[in-house]
Amino acid sequence: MTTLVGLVGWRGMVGSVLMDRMAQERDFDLIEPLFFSTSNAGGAAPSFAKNETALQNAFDIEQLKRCDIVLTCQGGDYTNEVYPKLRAAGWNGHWIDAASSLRMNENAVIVLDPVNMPVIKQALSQGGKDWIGGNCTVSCMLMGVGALYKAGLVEWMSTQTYQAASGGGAQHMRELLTQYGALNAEVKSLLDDPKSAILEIDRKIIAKQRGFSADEVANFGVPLGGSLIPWIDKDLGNGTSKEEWKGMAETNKILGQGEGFGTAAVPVDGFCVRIGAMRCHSQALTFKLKKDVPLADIEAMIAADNEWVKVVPNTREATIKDLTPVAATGTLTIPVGRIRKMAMGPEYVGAFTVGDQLLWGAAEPLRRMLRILLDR
Ligand SMILES: NC(=O)C1=CN([C@@H]2O[C@H](COP(=O)(O)OP(=O)(O)OC[C@H]3O[C@@H](n4cnc5c(N)ncnc54)[C@H](OP(=O)(O)O)[C@@H]3O)[C@@H](O)[C@H]2O)C=CC1
Ligand SMILES: N[C@@H](CC(=O)OP(=O)(O)O)C(=O)O
Repeated sequence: MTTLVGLVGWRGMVGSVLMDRMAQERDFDLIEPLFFSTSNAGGAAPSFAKNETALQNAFDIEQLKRCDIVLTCQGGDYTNEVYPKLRAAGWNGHWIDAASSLRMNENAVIVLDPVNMPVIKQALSQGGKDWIGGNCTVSCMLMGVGALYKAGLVEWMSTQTYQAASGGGAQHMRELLTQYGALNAEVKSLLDDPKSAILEIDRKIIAKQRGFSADEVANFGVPLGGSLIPWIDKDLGNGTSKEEWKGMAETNKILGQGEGFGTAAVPVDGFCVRIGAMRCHSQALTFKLKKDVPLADIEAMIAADNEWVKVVPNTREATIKDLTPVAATGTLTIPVGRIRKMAMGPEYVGAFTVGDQLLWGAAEPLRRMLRILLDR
């Protein structure tokens, strides 16, 4: 019998990327999709639908209970409302989720199979049913440098992130571009005149940024175009942002180590910064390794770890061509470059990595978890 897969959040930004990837990989050939909506129950399901062509109400527990697997990209509020009711109603299916709500639950696995297939298999053998996508920054980082963790080489890691507007959602991307447009318009005539004074342009730009209306900064709260925001997600009240906290908590949980696994966690810490990129998160990493490993060996380990990682030679030419959000956007490739020993000593290694936060950072690990369940 074909597996009935409930799809929730399929028309959102993450969901749309997921639908594209499922179509590319012909995942729909293997399932009977049942499309849900929080806003348009009874409307027409998208063209991927087969026998079930009407949208179901995403809050209808009876309809959700029919599904062998529910895959949701609808967001944390939806998960918090529906998941407990569905389980309380006796549903024993597989729940695959992009939202962070359930990530740290004891029974939930953070899925990133090229990195933690053993953890996924172990949970499957023990009857695991909750499969949650990781934080985009953490997933992209581990796709790039997971090899060093798998080899047990990392004593600690510090990460400084450069996170794209898309991490906040579609409205944040629109706001960024609107701000860029408003800034350009402010100085257009001066830009068109090659003899105009650059400091006059600069003065007008900062005045415009500081004078943005509440509407112009409705999503980020402050200007992002032509600036940056060194705080992402909630304030934990201890000097750390929630995004920064996820770095250590999720990295260790994905790898099946640390709290809950009875082993020591690898310390991971740093600063998470929003920048004016569209949908690729970048990060500068500093590792303290447990021993001095030759650079060539480190590069070889990283390159051999999975089929998506690509080591970029540490030259100016290769770096500016291949190690940028513009190069990585819309691809599954995870470039890792700037790999070098740091001045602090031979065990200190630096690297820089970039990843499309809607692909490896969100949709792709979920799609692959669906395939793991279907292929069993
Ligand atoms: N954005 C990101 O980078 C990441 C997001 N996530 C998780 O995924 C969740 C969803 O994120 P994201 O895809 O950005 O959210 P979106 O806001 O793009 O979509 C969420 C839902 O909003 C509804 N919606 C209302 N208006 C529109 C519209 N004009 N176009 C499309 N959908 C609309 C849809 O529900 P309906 O069809 O029922 O009306 C849709 O499923 C997040 O809450 C988060 O938990 C995880 C990792 C990264
Ligand atoms: N917080 C991330 C995006 C995201 O959705 O993260 P999480 O899945 O951990 O809530 C960002 O803003 O870039």
